[in-house]
Amino acid sequence: MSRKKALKGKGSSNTPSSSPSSDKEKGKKVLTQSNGVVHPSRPSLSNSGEFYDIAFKVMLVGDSGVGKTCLLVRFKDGAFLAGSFISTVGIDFRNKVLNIDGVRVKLQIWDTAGQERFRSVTHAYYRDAHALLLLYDVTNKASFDNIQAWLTEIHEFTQQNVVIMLLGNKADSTHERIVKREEGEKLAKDFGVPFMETSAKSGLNVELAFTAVAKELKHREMKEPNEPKFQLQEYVNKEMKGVGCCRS
Ligand SMILES: Nc1nc2c(ncn2[C@@H]2O[C@H](COP(=O)(O)OP(=O)(O)OP(=O)(O)O)[C@@H](O)[C@H]2O)c(=O)[nH]1
Ligand SMILES: [Mg+2]
Repeated sequence: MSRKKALKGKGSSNTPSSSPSSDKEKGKKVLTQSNGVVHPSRPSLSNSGEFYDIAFKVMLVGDSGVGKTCLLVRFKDGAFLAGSFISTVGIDFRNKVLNIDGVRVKLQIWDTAGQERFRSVTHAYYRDAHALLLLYDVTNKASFDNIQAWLTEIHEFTQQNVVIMLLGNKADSTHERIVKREEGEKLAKDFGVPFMETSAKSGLNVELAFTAVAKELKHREMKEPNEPKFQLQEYVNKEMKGVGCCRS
C-alpha cells in the first residue's frame, strides 16, 4: 500500500465543498473508494513529517459545552483549554496520524459546533464520516438526556456502517458529577454502541477513544479473510482506565 501526505495542520470550514479535498486540489493522486476511505497513491512527507497509509474521517458531536473541542485539543496537542468557554462556530478539523499495528492511520477529526443553530451545517458533513465520537458531560444531565436524539439524528444522516462510540466526558469532575458511569454504560448497551468515560482535563482515556476507533476502522478496511473481527468494546474494556487512576 502506498503512502501520502497528511493535510497540513489545522483547518476550518463552513461549507462541505471546502471539506478536506486539498490533496486533490494540490494535483496529487488520491484513490478514494466508494465509502470515502482514502488510500493515497504515492508516498509523500507532510509538514509535520508524517506519512500515512490510510485515512478516515471522524466527527465529534454532542451538546454545546460537553468538551468536544477540549477533547480534540487534548488528543492533538496534549493540552487542556482551561479558562473561559469559547463555543465552536460552524465546523473545524485537525489531523493526527496514529500507528495502528504497523499501519499509519490518518484521522481527520472534525470538531462540530454543538449549538442548535449550527446543526444544518453539521448535517452536511455526516454522510462522509467513518466514525463519530458522541459526547455527553457527566456533570450535565440534559446533555445525557439528549443522547437519544443525537443518535436518531446520526442514524438519519450518516452512512449505515458508521462507527459510533459514546463518551461520558469530564469524568474528572467528581464533586459535580450527576450522571453515574453505570447510567452511561446502560444507555450505550441499550443502543448497542461502545462506551467509556473520558476527561479532556486529566487526559483520562482520550488517546484510547481515538485509538480504539482507528483500530476498528483499520481492521474493517484491511482485515485478512480469516482474521477474526476486531472487538471494539472488548478492546476498550481491556485498555480503559477508571476515574482516580492514572493519565491515559
Ligand atoms: N472539568 C472538565 N472541564 C472540561 C472538560 N472538557 C471540557 N471542559 C470545559 O467545558 C467547557 C466546554 O468545553 P468545549 O470543549 O469548548 O465544549 P464543546 O463541546 O466544544 O462546545 P461547543 O463548541 O459549543 O459545541 C470549557 O470551559 C472547558 O474548559 C473536562 O474533561 N473536564
Ligand atoms: Mg467546541
